[in-house]
Amino acid sequence: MKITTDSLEKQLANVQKRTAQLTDPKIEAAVREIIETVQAKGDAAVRDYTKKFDGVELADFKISEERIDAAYENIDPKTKEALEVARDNIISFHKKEVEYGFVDTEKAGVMRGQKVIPLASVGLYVPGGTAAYPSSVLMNAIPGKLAGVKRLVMVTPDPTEAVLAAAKIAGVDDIYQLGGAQAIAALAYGTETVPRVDKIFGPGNVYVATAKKMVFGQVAIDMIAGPSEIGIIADYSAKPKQIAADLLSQAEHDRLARPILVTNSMKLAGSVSNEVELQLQTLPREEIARESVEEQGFISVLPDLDQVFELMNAIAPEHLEIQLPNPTGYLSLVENAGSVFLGQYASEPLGDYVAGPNHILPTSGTARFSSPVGVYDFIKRTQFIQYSAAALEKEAQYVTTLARVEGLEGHARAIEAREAK
Ligand SMILES: NC(=O)c1ccc[n+]([C@@H]2O[C@H](COP(=O)([O-])OP(=O)(O)OC[C@H]3O[C@@H](n4cnc5c(N)ncnc54)[C@H](O)[C@@H]3O)[C@@H](O)[C@H]2O)c1
Ligand SMILES: N[C@H](CO)Cc1c[nH]c[nH+]1
Ligand SMILES: [Zn+2]
Repeated sequence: MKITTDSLEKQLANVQKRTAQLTDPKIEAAVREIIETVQAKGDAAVRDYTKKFDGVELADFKISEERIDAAYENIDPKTKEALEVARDNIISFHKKEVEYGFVDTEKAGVMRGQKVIPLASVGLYVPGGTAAYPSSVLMNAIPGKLAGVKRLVMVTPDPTEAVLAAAKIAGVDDIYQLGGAQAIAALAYGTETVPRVDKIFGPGNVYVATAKKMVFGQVAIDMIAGPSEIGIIADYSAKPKQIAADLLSQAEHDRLARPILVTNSMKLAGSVSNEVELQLQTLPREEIARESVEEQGFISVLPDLDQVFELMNAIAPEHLEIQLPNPTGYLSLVENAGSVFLGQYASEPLGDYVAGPNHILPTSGTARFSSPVGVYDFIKRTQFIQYSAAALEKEAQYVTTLARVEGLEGHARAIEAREAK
C-alpha cells in the first residue's frame, strides 16, 4: 500500500482536487431515452427493456406472495436468525429517530406547530449481481416502516432467496423483478402495474444512478451512492492485523473503493502495509480488493493527531474507525464522517450487518453535508398556525407594514379584512 509523508497542506490540496464524477453523455442519452419510453408506453416498454438488458421475458413483474414466503421458508436457519437479530437491532436504534412534531402555545391566543407526515409510498432499488445485499434491504426498509410509510415497493433485477426473505423480514409490501433505468422510470412515473412512488432509495450501477438523477424533481431521491470508503485513524498502539483486515473489508466491495489509513506512527504504517499484502493473498475477492488498495488506497503519516484529524475531516469518509486509546475522547474532533467506529472491537463490518445504525451512508466526501439514511428520510414536515382575533389585532400592523414595504397591497388588505370594525 502506498505510504505518503507529504505535508498536511499538500495532502489537503489533493483532497480538494477530488470532484464528483461527471456522467458520460452517451449514458445520459441512453437513460433519457429509456425514461421517456417508459413514461410514454408503461409496462410494454419496461417489458422490452427487461428482455433487452436482462435477457428475461416476464409475463408479470410482480413477485407473488407464495414465492416470497417460500424464500423465507427455504433460507438457511442461521441466515434467518442473523437477519432477524439485525432487524431487531436496526429497529431499536432507528426507533430513537422517530419524530412527532410539536405544538407551541407559548404566545397568548396563538397556536403554532409542526406536523410530521410519513411519505405515502417509497421505492427501494436493490441492485443485481454480487451487490444484491439482503442487509441493505433491511437498512433501507426498516427506517421507512418506522416512519409510517404505507407502501414500500422494492424493485430488483435479481430476486435471490436471501433478498426476498430479507424483504419479508423488513416488511416490504410489494416486490417487482425489474432493474436498471427502466425500473427507476417505472417507480418515478408509474406504469399499469408498478405504482408511482414519492421517493426512490438504493444504490445501483451507472444506469440506475443516472436515472435517479434525471427523475429527481418528479420524485425525491435518497442520494447518489459512490464506492465504499473506509478511513482509519490509528496510532502505534493499534493492531496492524486488525487495521489491515478492516481496510480490506471495504476494499473487497469495489475496485473503486477507498481504503485509507491516517496515522502518526511510521512503524504502524509499515506493519499495516505488509499485513495488507499478506491478507490480500488469501482473500477470495483478491483481484477487486488489490485494485482498490493499489489504485485508490493510501497510508498517510502525519506528525501529530491534530493534523491526522484535520486530513480525515477533509476526506469526510463514509466510515471512520478511530483506533486510538480512549477513542470516545476523540469523537468531538470528528466533523465529517458517515459513521464512526470507536475502538478495536467496533470493526466496520459490525456496522454493516448487526449493530443497528444504518450502513447506507454518504460517500465521496458528501458526509460534509449529508447524513446516514434514517427515519427522517421517510418523512416530511408541514406546519400550522391559528390566531385568535385578539392575537391578530396585536400583530396585524406588522404584517401590513411589511406587505406594503414589499409592494404587496393585496397581502395587507387580506389582514385588514379581518380587522374589528
Ligand atoms: N455504494 C453502495 O452502497 C453500493 C452498494 C451496492 C451496490 N452498489 C453498486 O451497484 C451496482 C450493481 O451493479 P449491477 O450492474 O450488478 O446491478 P444493477 O442492478 O445496478 O444494474 C443492473 C441493470 O442495469 C441495466 N443495464 C445493464 N446494461 C445496460 C445497458 N447497456 N444499457 C442500459 N441498461 C443497462 C439492466 O437493466 C440491469 O437490470 C454496482 O455499480 C455497485 O457499485 C453500490
Ligand atoms: N459497507 C457497505 C456500505 O458502505 C454496506 C455493506 C453491505 N453488505 C456489506 N457491506
Ligand atoms: Zn461492507
